[in-house]
Amino acid sequence: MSGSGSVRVLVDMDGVLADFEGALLRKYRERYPGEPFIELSERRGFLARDQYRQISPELGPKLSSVYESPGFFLDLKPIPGAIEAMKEMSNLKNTEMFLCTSPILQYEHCVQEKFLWVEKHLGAEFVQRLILTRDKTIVHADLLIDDKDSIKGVQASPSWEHILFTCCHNQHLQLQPPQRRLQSWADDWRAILDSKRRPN
Ligand SMILES: Cc1cn([C@H]2C[C@H](O)[C@@H](COP(=O)(O)O)O2)c(=O)[nH]c1=O
Ligand SMILES: [Mg+2]
Repeated sequence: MSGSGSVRVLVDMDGVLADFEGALLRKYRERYPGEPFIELSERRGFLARDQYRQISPELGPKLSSVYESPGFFLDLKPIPGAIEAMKEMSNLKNTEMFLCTSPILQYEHCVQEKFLWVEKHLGAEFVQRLILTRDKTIVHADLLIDDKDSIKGVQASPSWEHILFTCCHNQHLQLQPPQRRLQSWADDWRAILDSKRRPN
């Protein structure tokens, strides 16, 4: 992997740097004020669309219409502490940090807006660190910080250790040791990075 003492970290965007779930609920309720909705404290499972479909099949497409709309991804608010953590992480010695995110399949607005979001909140130099992929298992790194509880792809044994970033949809999950969580950006992410550094 990275050289001795060095660590390479992949950081997810939606649910880790950008508040996808908060914006989705707020904009869904604005667009469909009469429809049932799920409080963030009641969210279960990575895909919000699947949980809404279980209430009623027509709610799935209504929910998707929200995050497929122009401006949705660009307008996402940063998760508290995320921007400061990324700037600090990118300045750490012996640390390679990349943003690694999966665009939705209706990519028309999402892909461009993810680049714009990074430039707007982190600055143009971070755009060079942005990796868009539907399969994170083929990206080589020591760590992947991601809110998705199960990350699968063609590589059955990815090189990275997945650190589960706490988000409304995964907060009730009991992790099996040695799986690790980062509760928020106020949690000790520096110690997690240090745990992967090999001695010089
Ligand atoms: C249907 C649905 C889609 N998403 C989207 C949001 C993101 O663009 C990707 C997840 O990307 P990540 O790199 O794994 O954060 O999927 C979602 O999060 N929830 C949904 O219900
Ligand atoms: Mg995510």
